[in-house]
Amino acid sequence: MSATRSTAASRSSQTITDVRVTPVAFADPPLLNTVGVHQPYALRAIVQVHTERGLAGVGETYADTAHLIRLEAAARELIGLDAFALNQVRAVIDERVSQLTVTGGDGVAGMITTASTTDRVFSPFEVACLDIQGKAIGRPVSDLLGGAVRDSVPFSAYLFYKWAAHPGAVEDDWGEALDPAGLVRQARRMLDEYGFTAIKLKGGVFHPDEEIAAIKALRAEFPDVPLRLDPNAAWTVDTSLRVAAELEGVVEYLEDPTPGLDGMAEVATEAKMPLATNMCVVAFGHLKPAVVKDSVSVVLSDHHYWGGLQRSRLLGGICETFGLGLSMHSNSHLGISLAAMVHLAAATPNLTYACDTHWPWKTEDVVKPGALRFEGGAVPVPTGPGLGVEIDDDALAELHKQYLDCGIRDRDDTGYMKSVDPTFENTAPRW
Ligand SMILES: O=C([O-])C(=O)C[C@H](O)[C@@H](O)C(=O)[O-]
Repeated sequence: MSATRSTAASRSSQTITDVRVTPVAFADPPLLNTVGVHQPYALRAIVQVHTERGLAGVGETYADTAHLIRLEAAARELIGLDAFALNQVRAVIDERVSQLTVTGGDGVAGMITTASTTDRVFSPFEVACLDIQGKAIGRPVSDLLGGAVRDSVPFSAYLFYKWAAHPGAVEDDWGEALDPAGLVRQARRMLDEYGFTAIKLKGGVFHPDEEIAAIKALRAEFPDVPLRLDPNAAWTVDTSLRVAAELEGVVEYLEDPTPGLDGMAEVATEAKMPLATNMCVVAFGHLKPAVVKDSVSVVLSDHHYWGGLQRSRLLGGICETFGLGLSMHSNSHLGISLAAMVHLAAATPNLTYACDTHWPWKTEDVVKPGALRFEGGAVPVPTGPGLGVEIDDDALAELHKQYLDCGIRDRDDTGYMKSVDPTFENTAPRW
């Protein structure tokens, strides 16, 4: 599709006049992950789109170097397009991205290497344009997605093994969690402070027996709270089956126990609980083989790599068609992403699992406080025009300066420090 810029003007619509991409760094505590350790900062890019009628929309995405190059290139192409013409915006981005020779930026924590580059680049611009559209017509973004079917969106307490302090870490008050007792303490605080009604443990860090013990300790402490374990494909098929047998009736789903659609399909034949993924089904092209092989029962959506909010709703429709459950994945994120996640989840009827969020781990933000809050583990859906969050210009400038000063701009696209423990380098099954 060619970009006919005059069309926007002749419809007197929301013609885009300026697009800014601002990378930021915000403090991230030393949470352990299969591929490394968070800390001291998480990187994000903030996208701001302005129109000739004085409206501004915001989006948020990853900020690895390759992704930033693509975002900047895409941003330049959007001037003169209509913020309502999202098919055209996507086509222009697709064309521009396909011309670039930049490599890398194809993964976040090594998890989405096969997700679509166009979808990842389009996503923050789509969110910003929807924010503008909502403001233009005086309706919340959830209305542009078909309307909210729930007033508030439940999230899960996302637990991590965690060091108390670590070289280079920004100080935090969560303390250490390296064993079942530490995780139970962490969960207790999460539930007390936020009221979460589901718990997810990021595993794949310690020997599976230790992680089974952690889940059983959580079950003993929180008998009625749905639990999930996600080892980020750190286990072989045999190990996955052993863990699945141990945790039968204990977890609501097991997320990415082993890599690949074939490995997951093997586990699925014997595991009694649903298998979920944000690793082997991360693009539309993966859905058919996943369904044919019967690899997974639950797909974790994530608008950052599924191509924005409208395409994430399309994912929801496909999951419904094939009888797959739908949940939602997160990476370390700020308030713009939380707002987008809430509007999307509110307007996706079959997104019935509590969504993931890294929100409790975050102490800094680029949005003005107060727009989003947790009540009983859920975020009330903003009802004002657009996304319902507003950029705090000073905070944005501050976190951009932190990005420039922190010296981790050129770390790899995982967004995590990999040098701390060399054993985390290995993304193949470890057990
Ligand atoms: O599977 C997941 O939940 C994630 O991929 C989320 C994050 O990347 C998580 O692993 C993290 O933040 O370390």
